[in-house]
Amino acid sequence: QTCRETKVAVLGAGLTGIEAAKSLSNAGVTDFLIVEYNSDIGGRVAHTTFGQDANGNPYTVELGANWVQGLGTPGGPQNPIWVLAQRYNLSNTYSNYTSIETFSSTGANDFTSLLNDFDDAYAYVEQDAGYILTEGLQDRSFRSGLSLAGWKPQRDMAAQAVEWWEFDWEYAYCPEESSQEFAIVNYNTTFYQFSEENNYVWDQRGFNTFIKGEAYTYLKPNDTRLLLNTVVTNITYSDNGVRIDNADGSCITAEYAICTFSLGVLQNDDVTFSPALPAWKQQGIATFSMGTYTKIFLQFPSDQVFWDTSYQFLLYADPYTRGYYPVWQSLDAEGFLPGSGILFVTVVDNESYRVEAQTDDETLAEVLAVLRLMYPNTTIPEPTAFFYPRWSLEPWARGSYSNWPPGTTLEMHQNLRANVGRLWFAGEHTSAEYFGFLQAAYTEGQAAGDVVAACVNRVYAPEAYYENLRGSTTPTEYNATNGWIVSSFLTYGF
Ligand SMILES: Cc1cc2nc3c(=O)[nH]c(=O)nc-3n(C[C@H](O)[C@H](O)[C@H](O)COP(=O)(O)OP(=O)(O)OC[C@H]3O[C@@H](n4cnc5c(N)ncnc54)[C@H](O)[C@@H]3O)c2cc1C
Repeated sequence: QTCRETKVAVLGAGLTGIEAAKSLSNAGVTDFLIVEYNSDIGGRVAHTTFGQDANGNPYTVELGANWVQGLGTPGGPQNPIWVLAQRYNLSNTYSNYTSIETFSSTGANDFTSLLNDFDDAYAYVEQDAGYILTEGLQDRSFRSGLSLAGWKPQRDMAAQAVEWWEFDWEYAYCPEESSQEFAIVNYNTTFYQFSEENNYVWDQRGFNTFIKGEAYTYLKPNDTRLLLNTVVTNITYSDNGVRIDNADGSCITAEYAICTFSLGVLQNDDVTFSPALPAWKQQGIATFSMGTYTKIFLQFPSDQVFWDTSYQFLLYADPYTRGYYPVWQSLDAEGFLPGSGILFVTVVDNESYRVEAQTDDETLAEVLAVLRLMYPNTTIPEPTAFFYPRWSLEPWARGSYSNWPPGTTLEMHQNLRANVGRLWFAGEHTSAEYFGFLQAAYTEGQAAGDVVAACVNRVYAPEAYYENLRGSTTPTEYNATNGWIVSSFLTYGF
């Protein structure tokens, strides 16, 4: 069979792939193909139409990425995603985390003072993480860090809800399953470097407008270099080139390729590699974690909205199960979609897998039962629309975003990043510092595009990898060779 030939195959048209191809294009490498499973650009920045407004027009809600996280301060570094959000005029509103009402199973119950207790413990965990990093010590779980700081929620379900709001809601994993050192690095490099603000994007064109905008700075309309609806099934790599085989029987041969498939896709063997990936690479892929974050949307008749729309957030502490429908967000609020009657609740990790396995009706019944506990003296109307995505079941995503498990070193992460032969890997999961965030995809896509463009132009610069791994990261290893691009001690945004 004759395969289509190209210099660089960019696998995936999420933010990483689009930025990688932009870097190639900027470096004068215009002979590339972008291969994408879905019918549109954007990957995990995905939206759907939901419910309808008073005129019968549907609303747009984001199923994946929703916030620009960390903006920037005057004179300080700007989050590149914030720069792009402004360039493409994305409608967004500051998320005010102090605009929160707390509930237990008997209704409204003010336990907001626990938020300060958690913050006190967190400050200790941060300092301790800095010590681990600068002294090259053994990492530990975020749970151990919190316990050592005196935060021990145990069976206090209000404290568990506060911990979930402060931690699981961001990392999509519980503190037991997360690294103390790298969770703190991840927070600092975004929120202390840029700023502590999170802006919620509610643009009715969809958040992916900025990724499309980026793509069409170098693609022409109907550009034949963008292959949508094309499912890669096998990647054959060597030191001489890469061959991509697709589900439709077509194939591509390339001098180089950049694989931007998610960690979940790599872990689930949705795509096979020939030859099998080396042991060090397989270890890197198997060791890191892919979290799942599920937003469950409800629309109620706009004249029967029963919650206090002056709050942005509602936090529910279930008496039995940690993480059981804990964080609710009202879009029926000034600055969002007033009059929409839209409320959504988020679950992560095991609760996500549980609701993904249920029918919509089963989940709706649970969600309404929780609302009846939160508002005991109120008649909760039937929602007019209900929807949630099942991220871990999507064969092109297999989860929402990556997380760093406890006790896993920077060398192990570098094995996740490193190339094999002429096949490069990039994605939010390959960012040692911004992992999970859009800025991870942006920086890693550009970096991979730059290095592959240099290769095409005959400056071959393979990534470092490690056959034998040790138990901790030495202070001198926090350098660009291992994907460490910015100090985690910056405080511009503080
Ligand atoms: C629910 C959720 C909430 C999030 N919230 C935020 C947030 O608020 N703020 C934030 O900064 N980040 C958030 N993120 C993370 C952010 O969306 C990701 O970091 C980013 O979009 C990852 O981009 P990527 O290009 O690395 O991967 P992807 O977007 O996954 O791109 C990879 C592309 O590869 C394609 N692909 C996969 N398999 C194949 C195949 N076999 N053949 C061909 N193509 C294939 C996929 O379709 C996809 O388009 C969230 C993500 C989710 C899912």
